[in-house]
Amino acid sequence: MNSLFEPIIDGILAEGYGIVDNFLTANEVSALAKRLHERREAGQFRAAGIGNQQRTVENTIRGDEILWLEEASATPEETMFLQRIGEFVEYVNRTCYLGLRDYEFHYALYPPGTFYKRHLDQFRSDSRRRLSVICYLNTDWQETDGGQLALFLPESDGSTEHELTIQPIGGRLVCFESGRLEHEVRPAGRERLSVTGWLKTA
Ligand SMILES: O=C(O)CCC(=O)C(=O)O
Ligand SMILES: [Fe+2]
Repeated sequence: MNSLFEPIIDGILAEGYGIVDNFLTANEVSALAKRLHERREAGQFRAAGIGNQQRTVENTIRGDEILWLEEASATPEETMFLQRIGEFVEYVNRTCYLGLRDYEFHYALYPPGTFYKRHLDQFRSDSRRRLSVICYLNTDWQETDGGQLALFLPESDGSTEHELTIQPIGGRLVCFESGRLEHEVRPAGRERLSVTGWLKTA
């Protein structure tokens, strides 16, 4: 596992973000995607809100539907995912002393045409979110499907920024500092699936 975790951390330390492919195998991706669809068909998903106090649904800002993962009701593939994240958290704490204590993850489904406008993941009133983690569950994603994640990376002198666009390829994991990197999800032409979460301090 360290061979997966190390490049993520190296990337975060050097540039504020890390990307690794095959964090999940193709089989794990399809098992989680299948479970996501079953849970959505069972009516467990909700339109995502914005803000953490008065949560409001605002589909001009974000159009995804989400379901939080709960350890107690997790299926085997969900438990496997959360365990792998737990190992990653241990690795981060050993190598970077971020003092991570907790994590929270939700499934996200973006119906065709939906997006998430440019934002920062840290709530003003909750700075415990240190690292944002997104793991994609899309099979055969093509560039023409859209749905890229754009990261807005400041130049080191702070004068300008450049954009990095990332394809939401199944099994790929993206991790970045929640309080620092603004980002957005571009509209996708087909359903776009992921598990998204935050590694938090106490
Ligand atoms: O799905 C993605 O690529 C990013 C999602 C995101 O920014 C969020 O849920 O806060
Ligand atoms: Fe975000």
